[in-house]
Amino acid sequence: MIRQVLTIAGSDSGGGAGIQADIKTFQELGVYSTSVVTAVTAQNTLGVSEIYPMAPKAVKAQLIAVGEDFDIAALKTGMLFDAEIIGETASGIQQFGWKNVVVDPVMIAKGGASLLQQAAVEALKEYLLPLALVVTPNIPEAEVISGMDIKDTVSRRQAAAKILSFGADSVVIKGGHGTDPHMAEDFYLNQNGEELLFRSPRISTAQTHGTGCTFAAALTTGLAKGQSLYEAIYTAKQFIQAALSEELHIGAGHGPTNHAAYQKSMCRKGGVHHVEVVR
Ligand SMILES: Nc1ncnc2c1ncn2[C@@H]1O[C@H](COP(=O)(O)OP(=O)(O)OP(=O)(O)O)[C@@H](O)[C@H]1O
Ligand SMILES: Cc1ncc(CO)c(N)n1
Repeated sequence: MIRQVLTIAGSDSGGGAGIQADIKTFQELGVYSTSVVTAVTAQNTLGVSEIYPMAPKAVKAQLIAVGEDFDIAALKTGMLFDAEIIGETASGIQQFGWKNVVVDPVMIAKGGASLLQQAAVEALKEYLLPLALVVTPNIPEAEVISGMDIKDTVSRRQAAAKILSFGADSVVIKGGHGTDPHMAEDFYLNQNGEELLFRSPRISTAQTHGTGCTFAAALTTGLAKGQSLYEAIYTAKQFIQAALSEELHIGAGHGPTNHAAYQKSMCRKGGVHHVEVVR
């Protein structure tokens, strides 16, 4: 039977990030996607113009509808907006005993709009991170959660350890916002102190809308299919590398990534992107 997954996230009317990016990624990778909408954003490649959060009871009702009928093999959370929605999300995950929980702690959109209220960061740490198999902050998000500046590899490791102190099994600090001009480097650390670096050549492109959502959705798919966390991160890195490599040039701003590129690369001899893993 096809594996079923869930995304709990905001809608991006521009289709490049949020629920839309997640569902496209799930579809490309061959799993069945259910979704719980937490907020509707009026958004395009130039930015977010308006945000309409769902009432917490609407989030709860969607979680119950999904939980009562589907066999969720893995799930991801994205934009959760406020503490009440985080609370409902955590309750739903606990009520249905869902495992393989990927928390993408979405905070700020590329154009600067806030997708998580400041007061909700504490709720994220207290209620959601303890349920996470893996949490996938970008560098600014990792700084907010840890309360530390990330300036180099030493402070990145310290921030990762601080994030794990809130209870997630593991963390991937993504490198899209890193300063290395040649490499996009994602740093993995788990509760056993094991660390890994997943490295790919940095692609020079403005078509980066929704990279984080797409990466986390691909990772979630791997977990749903029974891959190890290592394999799931590796495949997610290949997926995003392909999606950034073949630009779509849609919209006038930060355009969406190309969710169909990974499957195309699989069909080409030597087309799959190599990811370097440093132990
Ligand atoms: N220019 C790039 N070239 C190669 N890989 C990239 C590039 N930008 C981001 N990535 C990769 O994309 C994934 C997502 O990282 P990033 O730090 O951009 O997430 P994010 O900031 O949460 O994204 P967004 O907010 O746009 O959804 C990571 O695996 C990162 O290494
Ligand atoms: C709805 C939504 N979720 C996440 C992001 C972050 O990319 C975004 N821009 N919009």
